[in-house]
Amino acid sequence: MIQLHAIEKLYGKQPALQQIDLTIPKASSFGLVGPNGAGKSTLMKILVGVIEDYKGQIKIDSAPYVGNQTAMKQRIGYVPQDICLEETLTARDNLILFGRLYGVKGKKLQERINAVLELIGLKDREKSLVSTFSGGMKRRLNIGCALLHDPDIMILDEPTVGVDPQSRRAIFEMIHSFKNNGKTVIYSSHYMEEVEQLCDHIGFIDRGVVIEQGKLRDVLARHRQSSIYVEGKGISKQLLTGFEGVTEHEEGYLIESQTPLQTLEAVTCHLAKKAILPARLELSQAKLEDIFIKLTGTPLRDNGWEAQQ
Ligand SMILES: Nc1ncnc2c1ncn2[C@@H]1O[C@H](COP(=O)(O)OP(=O)(O)OP(=O)(O)O)[C@@H](O)[C@H]1O
Repeated sequence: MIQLHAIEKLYGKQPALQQIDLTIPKASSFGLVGPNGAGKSTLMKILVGVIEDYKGQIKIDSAPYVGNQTAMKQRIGYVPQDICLEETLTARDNLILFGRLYGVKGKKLQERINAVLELIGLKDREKSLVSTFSGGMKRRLNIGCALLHDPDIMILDEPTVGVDPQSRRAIFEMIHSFKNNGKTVIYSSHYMEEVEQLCDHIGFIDRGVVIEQGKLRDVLARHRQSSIYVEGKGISKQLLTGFEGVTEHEEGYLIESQTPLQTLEAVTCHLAKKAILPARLELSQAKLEDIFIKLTGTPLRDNGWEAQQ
């Protein structure tokens, strides 16, 4: 388990992180979610020891993190937001370079490189120069470089920005297999759909402050507001006056409800009594992104995840 307590970081006089308390359970896939500039990268850099001038305490499996960072760093694989590869070398030579940086040598290094090449799906391109790779292939190799020392904690800072759908799928499979082997994944993103798909725990961060955290399903249950959407000829706000929380939406109306199935039944009966057949009558649930916006008033992304597909 990773525990962060009262973490604070200033850039000059500007606070980037304020009183961060986070618990990341062992063998979880933890999504650190927030808009651009929220503080995700700063927090990750603190965790991997790139940033050392911060306040607060970190514990990994109850042991204080500061003081024995070298030993701890051996347990962490870090994939930074910016791709860090030597373009004039082949994929295998890049892996050799990074393996040595992590202190992996000899037969062990060759074994790890073969395993990692399989995992990242680049075995058939191991002898190609990185300069000939697509953005997605470079991302996968970048992730592979962080896995050579066989860490049990993997920290990935927005690893799917600008990658093709095939590489995104490969990255997701890699993360699943890492987690299925009992390892911990910390994954930052401002793409909510990815986080809902990949992570079992989340932390919302906004303007350097953690505003919500916990099991994904508990966070959803705490904040998810269900609605009934109804649309059709003869359906008006006036017709729905007996229901609370009615708002206009698209071509029809949304009725907010804590008991959506009962409300759905009530709406069906009400319309049947008026002999109105709706064109659409459906249950709709707020997504993680809607919850984030509700909690902060801040949109999560500046461009759509779907736009990258
Ligand atoms: N080296 C730095 N010097 C000064 N300010 C910085 C530095 N790095 C980050 N910041 C500022 O700290 C805040 C948090 O930045 P950070 O990169 O941690 O956010 P982020 O959530 O990772 O954003 P993004 O999704 O855009 O990477 C931002 O206001 C940013 O401008």
